[in-house]
Amino acid sequence: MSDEEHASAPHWSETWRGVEGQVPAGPAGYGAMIDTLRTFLDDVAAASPDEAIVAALTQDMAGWSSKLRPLAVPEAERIFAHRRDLPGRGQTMSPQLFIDEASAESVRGHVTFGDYYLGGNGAVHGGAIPLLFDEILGRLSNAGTQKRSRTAFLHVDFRSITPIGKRLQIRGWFEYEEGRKRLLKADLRDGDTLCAEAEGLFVELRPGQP
Ligand SMILES: CCCCC/C=C\C/C=C\C/C=C\C/C=C\CCCC(=O)SCCNC(=O)CCNC(=O)[C@H](O)C(C)(C)COP(=O)(O)OP(=O)(O)OC[C@H]1O[C@@H](n2cnc3c(N)ncnc32)[C@H](O)[C@@H]1OP(=O)(O)O
Repeated sequence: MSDEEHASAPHWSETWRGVEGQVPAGPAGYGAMIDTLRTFLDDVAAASPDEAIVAALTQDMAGWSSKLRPLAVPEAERIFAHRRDLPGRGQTMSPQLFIDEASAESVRGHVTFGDYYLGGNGAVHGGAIPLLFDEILGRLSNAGTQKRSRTAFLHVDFRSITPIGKRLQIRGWFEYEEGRKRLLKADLRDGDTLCAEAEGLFVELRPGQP
């Protein structure tokens, strides 16, 4: 999918875009490159390659690292994880989050954990699920305001196995705000089954606070 197709796909919410503000421009094809990297990581995780494939792949990857390293830029100029116009924000650390509906108070979307996120016995790794919750609640907490916040705590309850390779539904919402404190909640479901739920405290940063 091209970046333009990504940005105009029906899963992308104009409302969420509106509350998150401007996004940095990036080169054409960046979203497709990140999609390819995600697929690659799933393929690496699922495959049992022979020695020749391992050697060739290692060489190819080292070649690409050498090409990328001289292109490193300061954080503020980076594209990775800054493309909020793309599903998954143009990053591969947490699973690709597709937003279906969003406002400044709540958000609803879907996600599929690929093989890369396997913990064991077909279940998602217990560390990947908080990543997803921090992603959706962190974005919601910071949406529609210039007053940025950071996660003070993130409590996650694993209610049932979160399956690999299935399209899951995720929701996040504001519970309350009190001074600089914002309490948000989220849940992750496989159809009618509650997989996990989270409660996060986000604290608004003071001017100059990193
Ligand atoms: C990502 C950074 C934000 C940038 C956002 C920018 C743009 C937004 C747009 C898009 C974003 C895109 C993607 C975002 C995706 C994910 C976001 C993830 C966000 C994170 O993943 S970020 C990393 C993990 N995060 C940290 O690295 C925080 C380390 N930490 C600290 O930086 C401080 O700890 C801080 C600032 C949290 C508070 O420090 P502080 O000095 O400002 O405030 P203070 O301690 O006075 O607390 C004030 C009131 O909160 C209560 N309180 C505090 N902590 C509590 C706790 N744990 N439990 C219970 N209550 C607590 C106090 O009890 C008091 O309550 P009261 O006023 O009632 O007494």
